[in-house]
Amino acid sequence: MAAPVDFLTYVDDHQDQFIQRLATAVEIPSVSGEPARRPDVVRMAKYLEEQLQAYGVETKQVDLGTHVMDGQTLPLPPAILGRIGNDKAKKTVLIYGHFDVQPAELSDGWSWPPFTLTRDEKTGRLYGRGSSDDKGPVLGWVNVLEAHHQLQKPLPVNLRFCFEGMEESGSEGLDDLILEEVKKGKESWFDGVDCVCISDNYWLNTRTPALTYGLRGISYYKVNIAGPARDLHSGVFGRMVHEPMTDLITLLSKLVDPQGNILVPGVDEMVPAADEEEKKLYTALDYSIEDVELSAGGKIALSDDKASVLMGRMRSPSLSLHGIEGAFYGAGAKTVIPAKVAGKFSIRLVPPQTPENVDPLVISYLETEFKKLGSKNTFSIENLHGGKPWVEDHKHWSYEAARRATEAIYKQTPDYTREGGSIPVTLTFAEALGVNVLLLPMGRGDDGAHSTNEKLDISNYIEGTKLLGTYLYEVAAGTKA
Ligand SMILES: C[C@H](N)C(=O)N[C@@H](Cc1c[nH]cn1)C(=O)O
Ligand SMILES: [Zn+2]
Ligand SMILES: [Zn+2]
Repeated sequence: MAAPVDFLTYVDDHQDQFIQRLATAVEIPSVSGEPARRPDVVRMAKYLEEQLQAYGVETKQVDLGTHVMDGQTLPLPPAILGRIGNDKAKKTVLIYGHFDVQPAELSDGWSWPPFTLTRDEKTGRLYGRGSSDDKGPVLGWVNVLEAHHQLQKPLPVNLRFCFEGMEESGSEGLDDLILEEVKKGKESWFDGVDCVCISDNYWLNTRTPALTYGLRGISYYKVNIAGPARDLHSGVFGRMVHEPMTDLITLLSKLVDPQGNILVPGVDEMVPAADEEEKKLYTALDYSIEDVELSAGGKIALSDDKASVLMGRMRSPSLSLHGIEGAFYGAGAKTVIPAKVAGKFSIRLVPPQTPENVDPLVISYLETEFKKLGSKNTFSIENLHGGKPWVEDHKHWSYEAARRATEAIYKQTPDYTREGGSIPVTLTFAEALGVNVLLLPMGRGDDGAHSTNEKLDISNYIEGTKLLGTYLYEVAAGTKA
């Protein structure tokens, strides 16, 4: 069933209002990873809840309790549940998204203030933190609701919503909410859900819409090394004491080599190699080494072979070093020996890897390597958060509906991709509800999620809103078989 023309026309006619909605959301710096920004995440939850209510959605804020971050006990931002429609003759689609964002500072190298949506008329792009990940897509659903509400049109399906404010920090508390909710049976806000749709990733390139049927999992670690009681003068103490930073850099250098091979014994080895048949899937995708270089902003691809680069992201684990807390990083040439440093790194996981089978390998390897240093500093390792990988059946009717919707809006057949990023709750939805989960991305491969100058093209926001709405009509038209 094609989406009605008046819905599509409404979206075209209300572009400016939709962009203003995104601008208001980007203004709220809802960074879940920074304790001082926690009230902004709560403010963003309220804004989103009011938007849903304005278009007839019944909502509920769920208190997720507290958690510890950087040694502080903090209240978790509430999750927002929503529901609209209860027609037994219609299918029920559960929409998930997140309203928190990654940190961003102008001094990181942004060309514009990250929490102001900046419209570039020449390129048709909207710059701002969260524009693509994930405020644009979440508000795309709100735009669909607004259009139906204003046109007094019934939605083609019943909708349920689950929006969270901790996705960028490990989705703390959400698994428990889902499992508790599912236990309520008929009383559950998820009762009767036929499929889940998530718009929280990106096309592979800048040209071809995608449907995504896999995500990598993640295990995030913090290695702490401490020694002296305070920062020391390197002229006074250099070569007299064990330096925490030297120990840490030595350990970090033993985790991954410059070609991306993971050096922790047993981790890469857990994943079976791709056979020739599987490699063909990657060769067939509309992607080139230039696409990687364009989205990375540098000619730095690990190989000239497209299939091997794509497999690196979609079906191999990767280990990335993220940062060092406590290290001197300012301007000038401070001659300090930092007293206490913490290295942060994460491993993206693919089946059959899970945090449970990978964490012990990482922890015991680093403990052994630290002992080999013969250092008198202290060593500890923490796991900050984890999530399992997920792979879905992409022949399901929900994927078929999304394919038809993509062909209707973009006049193109979508790429079928596995995403290198992680959305920890995806597998929980799949397992707890026992239904198919579809990832239906709105943004392009060069959006720069998590990076400086994150953007969403206006055309992706507007056509993406049409795509989300059209998908609901195609779900209504398809079979449940
Ligand atoms: C793919 C999704 N939009 C995303 O960016 N997920 C994050 C989740 C995460 C896990 N730890 C911190 N954030 C990601 O893949 O990094
Ligand atoms: Zn993200
Ligand atoms: Zn996201």
